[in-house]
Amino acid sequence: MTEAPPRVLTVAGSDSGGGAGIQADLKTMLALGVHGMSVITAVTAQNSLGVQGAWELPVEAVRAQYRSVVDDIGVQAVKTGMLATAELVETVAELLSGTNAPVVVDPVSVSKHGDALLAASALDAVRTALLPVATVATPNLDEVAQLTGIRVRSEDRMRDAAGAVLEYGPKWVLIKGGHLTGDPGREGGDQAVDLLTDGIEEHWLRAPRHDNRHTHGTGCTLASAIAAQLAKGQSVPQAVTAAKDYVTGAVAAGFALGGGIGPVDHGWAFRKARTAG
Ligand SMILES: Nc1ncnc2c1ncn2[C@@H]1O[C@H](COP(=O)(O)OP(=O)(O)OP(=O)(O)O)[C@@H](O)[C@H]1O
Ligand SMILES: Cc1ncc(COP(=O)(O)O)c(N)n1
Repeated sequence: MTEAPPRVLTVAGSDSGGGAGIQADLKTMLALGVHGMSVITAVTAQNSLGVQGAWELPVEAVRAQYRSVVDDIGVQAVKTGMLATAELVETVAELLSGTNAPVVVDPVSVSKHGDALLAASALDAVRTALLPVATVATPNLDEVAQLTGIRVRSEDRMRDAAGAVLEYGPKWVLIKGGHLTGDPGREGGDQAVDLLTDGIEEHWLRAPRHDNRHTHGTGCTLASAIAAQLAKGQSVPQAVTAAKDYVTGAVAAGFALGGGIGPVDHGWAFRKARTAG
């Protein structure tokens, strides 16, 4: 009999196109050697062109999935993604307040195409209920602006933004600078820069920026990779560093699918090993 791998739970929405959400999370977990499990909060009809429809699940369905997994199998890390409504944010925050496992909160609010994945009325619940239970929160720059009012246009401002997010109570925050270039008025360059801090330590994570438009699912992939590494027993800085390497490889290998933005390649390391072998 083989020993069971570490168990990681994603609480997120389904992306029918397979690039983001639950599908990205489970593929990332497989690639990083942990057993992935899911609590589905919402179902989206989605492809490379955008989100054509979204339906949230009833609160009882979310609670029941969570209890089924946690009461029998147990979890060594949890990741949250699309939570859709204030009611679901509050429910998930309440469930997670009872776990000892590290929790990675990706405060997903808008898809890469600009489709809303979180009701505006849910932002307060994210600030006051969800962020306080996070071991690591991973907002992108647009989510930072929504949560704190701080518009980051330079690396220096990332530090201010991190401080403002930490006020809501996560132990660590990872400010993702993936959107720091490409938008008018924002600096950036040939690097994808993220800032990890707990208010005491500061870790700047820098990787080559890949000029690849097929980046659907980067945020989900990064947050799930962090959860996978935490479940294996790594510290937060170690887990985020390893996760950043994984997402950088996945962005480099992102491929075209459909007529719009294709996904990152969750299986890039397998494919590379197969080609090399
Ligand atoms: N073109 C790129 N090349 C390399 N790394 C990138 C690129 N774009 C984003 N990243 C990295 O991917 C990770 C996710 O960042 P990003 O800011 O894209 O998150 P996100 O907006 O939440 O993603 P998503 O919109 O897919 O959920 C970060 O580590 C970021 O630096
Ligand atoms: C179900 C779900 N969860 C998260 C995202 C964010 O990913 P992206 O910003 O790459 O569209 C998404 N599009 N769909």
